[in-house]
Amino acid sequence: MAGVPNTYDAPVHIAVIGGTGISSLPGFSLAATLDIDTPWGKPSSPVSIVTHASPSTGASIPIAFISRHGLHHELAPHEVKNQANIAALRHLGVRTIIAFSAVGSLQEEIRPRDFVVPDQIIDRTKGIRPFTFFEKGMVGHVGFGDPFDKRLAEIVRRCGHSLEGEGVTLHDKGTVICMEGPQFSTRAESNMYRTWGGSVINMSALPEAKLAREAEIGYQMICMATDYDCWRGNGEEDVNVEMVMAHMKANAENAQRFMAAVLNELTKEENGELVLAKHMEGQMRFAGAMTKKEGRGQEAEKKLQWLFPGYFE
Ligand SMILES: CSC[C@H]1O[C@H](OP(=O)(O)O)[C@H](O)[C@@H]1O
Ligand SMILES: Nc1ncnc2[nH]cnc12
Repeated sequence: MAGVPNTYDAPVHIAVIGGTGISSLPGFSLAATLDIDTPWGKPSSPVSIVTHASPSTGASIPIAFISRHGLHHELAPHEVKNQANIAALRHLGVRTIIAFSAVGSLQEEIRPRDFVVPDQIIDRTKGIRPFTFFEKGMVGHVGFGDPFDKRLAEIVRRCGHSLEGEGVTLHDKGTVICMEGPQFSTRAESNMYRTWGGSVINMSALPEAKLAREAEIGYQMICMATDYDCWRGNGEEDVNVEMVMAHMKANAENAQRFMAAVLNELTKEENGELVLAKHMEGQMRFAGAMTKKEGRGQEAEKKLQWLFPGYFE
């Protein structure tokens, strides 16, 4: 964009990944648009840096933003540049990601336009998406028992509840089924996911959440229900794109207010430690260095040195 700087020198600790229907962060002032090249290629979109005034100090805090499906929704779920997105954000200094996702509801009580702060994921992707930074001669294993960051989730829940009564309904927990897509589920699959305890379904929680964990970044997804998938049957309309977009559009203002409330909270001085994910710092120095020096793939090692300067010397 003309006149907007294409560099940003200070570290950025907080990022938002926007999903379907959220391709920008309106209402914030744009400080820079960055065209970042990572060893895993370019991110889904240029990285926008917007600023937000901290409610506790008044300081102007930078927030990075990536549009998961590209600026014009040109990337299908299996084409999203997950490795490059997460690598670019970590390289900028990001240690906290809030990710938005439009989801189908698998439970009657989660109604279209309700928000869910999930705490679990079931992986139904098909192994066709690049899903790790640790491969090709650099083996690493990281814990994923709780795929979301519990402390971030607490903050997000508090913010969501503070908007209740103003048109926001929030469910505190839930299991996301992350399917491959891009086609929606069959009715048999949708019913099976319900028997598994699935709360909502999307096509993008993974590998995004896994890569964030590998990159030592605290990650929480905020889901917004847009449909009841296809499990209701009996003349109820099955999910379709029009339905998803209509609910996203109708509830965009609530999604923005939710996001603003979360950013308000995360930019408070008292949350500085949490935002820096100090509890995760250094975990990959050991968990990501299983491969002895003499067995390492050189290219893989170089890529990881870009991501984690100083870890794998
Ligand atoms: C347009 S419906 C399917 C699409 O919507 C969700 O996108 P996102 O998670 O990026 O908000 C879902 O995961 C699918 O990619
Ligand atoms: N029913 C559904 N299945 C998968 N992803 C979705 N995103 C929104 N609704 C969805």
